[in-house]
Formats: sequence, C-alpha cells, structure tokens
Amino acid sequence: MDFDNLFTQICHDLKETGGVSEMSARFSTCTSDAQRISFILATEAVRKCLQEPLNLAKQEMSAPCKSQSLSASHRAEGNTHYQKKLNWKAISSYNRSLLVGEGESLALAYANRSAVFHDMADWLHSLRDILLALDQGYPKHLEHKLRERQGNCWLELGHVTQAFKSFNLAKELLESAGQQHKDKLISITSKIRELGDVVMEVTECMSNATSIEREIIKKRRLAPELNRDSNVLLPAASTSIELTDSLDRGRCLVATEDIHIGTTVIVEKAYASILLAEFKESHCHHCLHWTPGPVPCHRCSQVGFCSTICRDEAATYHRFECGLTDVFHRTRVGNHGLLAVRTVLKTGRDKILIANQQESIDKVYDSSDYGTIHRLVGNTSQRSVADLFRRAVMAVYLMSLMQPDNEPDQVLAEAVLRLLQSYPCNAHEICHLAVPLPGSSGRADHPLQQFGLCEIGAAAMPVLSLINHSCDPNVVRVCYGDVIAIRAIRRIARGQELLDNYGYHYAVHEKSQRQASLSKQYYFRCDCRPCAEDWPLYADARRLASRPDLSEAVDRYVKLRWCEPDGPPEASELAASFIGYLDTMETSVQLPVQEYNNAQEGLKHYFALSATLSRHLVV
Ligand SMILES: C[S@@+](CC[C@H](N)C(=O)[O-])C[C@H]1O[C@@H](n2cnc3c(N)ncnc32)[C@H](O)[C@@H]1O
Repeated sequence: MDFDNLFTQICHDLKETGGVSEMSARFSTCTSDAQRISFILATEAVRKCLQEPLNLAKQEMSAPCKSQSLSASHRAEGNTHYQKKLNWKAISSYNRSLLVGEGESLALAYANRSAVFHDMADWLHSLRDILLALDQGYPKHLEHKLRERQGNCWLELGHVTQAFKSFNLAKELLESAGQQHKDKLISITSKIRELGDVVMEVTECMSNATSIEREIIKKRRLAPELNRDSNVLLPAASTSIELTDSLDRGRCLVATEDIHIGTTVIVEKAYASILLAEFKESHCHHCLHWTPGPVPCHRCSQVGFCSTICRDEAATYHRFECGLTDVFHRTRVGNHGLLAVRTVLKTGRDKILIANQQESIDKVYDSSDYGTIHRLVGNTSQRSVADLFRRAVMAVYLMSLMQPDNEPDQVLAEAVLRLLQSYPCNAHEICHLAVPLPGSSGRADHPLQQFGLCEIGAAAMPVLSLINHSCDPNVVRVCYGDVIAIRAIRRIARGQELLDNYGYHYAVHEKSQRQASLSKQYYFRCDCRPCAEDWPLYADARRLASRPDLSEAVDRYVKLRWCEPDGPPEASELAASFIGYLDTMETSVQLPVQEYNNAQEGLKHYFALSATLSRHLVV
C-alpha cells in the first residue's frame, strides 16, 4: 500500500481517539532512533493500522512469479517483431519473456534473443545468450541452429578454433538427426571446409557465459583515473583534496593544490544503489548499467541483471528482497526509502550492530565500509516531532514487510530510520545520458539536449557526501553505472572548498526558491556568491558585448549538433576549447555572463557524453 495513504489513515485514527497531543508529547521525549522505533512498536493504534496492508502485501508476495504461458506469449510477440525486422521491439519482448520464464521457456527466449543479437552484429551478447539457452536445457533436436549461430559469432570475433568446434558440433547434430536437414548439412560442411586446417588454440578463451560477460563489461566506458595517487584517508579521492571541519558547515573537502578545470579528483563506487522501477527491463538491478539483454533472477520476475556476474554479486541482498521489489516500489516511499532498505539488507545486522557501538569518527573514509554511511549527517536535531514520527512509522512499515509475522527486526528498523533522515541530505541521483533508439525521435529543442540526462536510480556515496553545496558549483558529478567521478568545472585554488550543486543552480532557479528548498531539505541557509550578490537567472544575465571573440566562439561551438552517441568527431577538441574559454573568463570577465554558462554546459555535456550511455528512448 502507498505509504502516504497509510500514514494519513494512521493520523486520522489517532485524531479520532483524541490521543494526538499526548502521544506527540511522549514521542518528543525520545532521544534516539532506538527509542523512536520502540515507541512506534509499542503503540497499538499504529500497529493496528499497519496489519491490513501488511497482510495484503504478504498475499501478493506469495503469488507465483514465473509463468511458462506468459513467457510463451511474450516470446510469440517477440517472434512477430523479429519477422518484421523490428529488432529492438523483438528484444524488448524477449526480455519480458525471460523475466517471467522458467525451464524450457527460458531456454527458448534466450535462444530467440541470441538470434536478434546475431542479426544486429552484437556477437558477444549473442554468444552469451546461446550458452545460457544451452544451460537451461534448450531442446536437443534444435541445438544445431544454436551451434551454427555460435560458430558464426566466433568467426566474426576472430576465434577460428572455437568457430570450427561449434560448426563441427552443429554438423554432428545434423547428421544424427537424419535426412531432414540435408541442405543445412551441406552448407555447414562447406563452412567447415572453408576454415581449412585450423591451429588448435592451447587455451580455451571465453568458454562460459561468465568469461563472455567479462569481455562485454570490459568494453564499457570506465570512469577516468584520479589525477593523482589515492588519498590514504579518503581512498576514493586523490591527494589533491583533503577532509577538514568547519564551524558553520560541518565536514568539507578542500583542495591541497590548485586544481584545473576538467580534472578528476574523486571516483567513488556506490556503497549501495537502487534502480527506478521503470528501468527494470533495460538496466542492471545491481550495477545500474544499461544492458540490451538482461538476465533474470532465478526466482522472482521483478529484476534483471546485466550479467550472471552481477546476479551472483547481488545475491547477498537480493535473497532477502526477492519477490518483494514490486511491493517496495508500490509503497511509494521514494528513492531514499528504497535506498535505506537496500543499504540495510546489504550491510546485515552484525555490521550494523558494530557501527552502532562505534559512534566515534574513524580516520579512514572507506566507501565500502558501512561506518561511513552510518555517520552521514541526518540533521535530526532540526527535524520536527511530526517529521521524525512519520519517518519512524515508515521504517517500521518497511521492515515489517520483510517479516512473515509482520514483526520487524528492531535493529534493522532503527538503521532504516537513521538512513531515512540522512539520505534526503546525502543520497545521489544516478543519471545517464539517454540515447534515442533508432527510429525514435529525440528532443531537439536545444542542440545539447538531443540526448537527455535521465535519472535512472539513486546511490549512497559516503565520500561524495562530504561535499557541501554552492548555487555556482566548482565540480560536477559524472555517472558510470553506479560509479561517480567528480570533475572540476571551475578553477579551484589551493585551500578552496570543493562545492557541488544539490539541484538548485543560480542560472535556472530564483534565489528565493533556492533558499527555501535548501533550507527545507538540507537545513542550511546558503551564503554562496550568487545568493549573497543576488545574481540574475541565465535569461536575464548580461552577454559579453565587450569580448566578441569569446562570445562568438562559444556560441558557435554550443550550436553544434551532437547527434552521434560519441559526439562529433572533434568532441574532445571542443571540450578543450570550453576549458580554455572558462579559464579565460574566470580571470578576465565579471560573472555572471551567459557565455560562461554556455561553455560550462558544453563541458558538462561532453563529460556526460563520454560516460555511461543508456540506449533507450528519451522521454
Ligand atoms: C551532503 S552533506 C555535506 C557534508 C556535511 N557538511 C557533513 O558534515 O557531512 C549536506 C549537509 O551539509 C551541510 N551543508 C551543505 N552545504 C552547505 C552550505 N553551503 N552551507 C552550510 N551548510 C551546508 C548541511 O547540513 C547539509 O544538510
């Protein structure tokens, strides 16, 4: 059930019984999350309201996830698209067929999808799907087709020995099938003959689905290297930055040397991440990368992975949420709620108990250590009683969904409540540049928006969370799956603070809106330069009349239409020009001016273009 409706019902029932002010007074005396959770668990009126939606959710969860007949109907739909050469539509139907398939239906869907990948010259995905189809018990009498396709893929990839073996297997299967495939047998025999005497390779390369998937993963774009060695105390960051404390804005990251525009100073892998529900058929549930061919969970039909490797890695937490993913999404608790649950399941009770006992600051900020997540700012003391009450009920509700008897684990519920306070101020959006599939129309209203940045998930990044906000930031986040690189978009002098933008930029949001939103969600009053000097919005900012050289050049570059997924051939030269313009303007021009924003947007677009691409429709 939608949590908002549930909470409204709880508040209504409490009002009816006339106990609101007394309960609110008692709840306000709770001084820790443990006490808040105990309070909710001991409040009969709340527990009573939770029972019915929890029981309904349990009924839903017990319904079978896999269905041979549904899988067959998606596959039939895929076959129709395939016959019409609508390859992407066919893949999409086969993906749906795979999510709900089991046994032979799974094998058939993998095999059919491998045919589309083969036709699209995606040899690695085709090969991987062939092996998975065979693993799933693809019918023996049809296996010769897969072996021949496998041989073709190997040949295209330049693995002649492997191709030779596959064609020979196809030939043996055709021979044992008798006379009915006479023509096929002739053509396979001639393919084998054409290969001639191949030298048998000593090592077996890409012999199973995992090794093929490693090759697929290797071809993805990787985050850039750090500009310097890794900082021992902040392993995700370079030695160009260090952590300090300030009186008025808590912890902050500061440059230890001058940092140039474009430099990569942090590369952090998410401690935990979640994928938005609408991307479950196109993105990996675990690493958030776009994938043309997801592999399904063995048991539920609600998640897909880019590879069997990610599926195995995700088992540590997915075994607890298997079959529950849709129920969690339907609670509409938002990304922070879902991320809180994922974090807790990934961490496990024992590590949470250890973190609870170690409130003191550890010297090393290791992004893979739950302790760094545990210590994120939650602004608890500034939250109202009503806000904390709502979050405590939410934590109990979410954790009760996990338990067959609706009795939540108190330690886990307490950890979820802690994260429900810290994530709204600390979690990061994962955004990929979305490329329109062939045949679809992208947005063309602005040249740089042909490929739209699209939010596909959320992540917990403890080192990135140490960066404070400015309405005129000096760094930008660039996403590579669930890895984020921090790159400078302004010069950062030694001793200056790294400043990110929390979603409210001076060029597009009025000062009053920025201040109100930052204060509501992040509990601080922004005193950055654009706020202090009340800079105008982009549309009202002046243009560089005095520097036509800069103004015209920036305009010319920004107007270039970056239509190909890799940008125009000269994209990296353009990025270098943007950096040059930004450098010049920082020292010689009084900001704000439109050309500065244009060059900065151009550079940010280039960074996004060189990172993860999601080849799906821009909506
Ligand atoms: C993502 S954290 C940033 C790191 C934080 N300073 C810390 O100690 O963990 C966000 C919180 O930092 C503080 N903060 C961020 N930017 C700020 C700013 N420009 N001025 C004052 N406080 C700020 C607010 O408390 C906000 O909720």
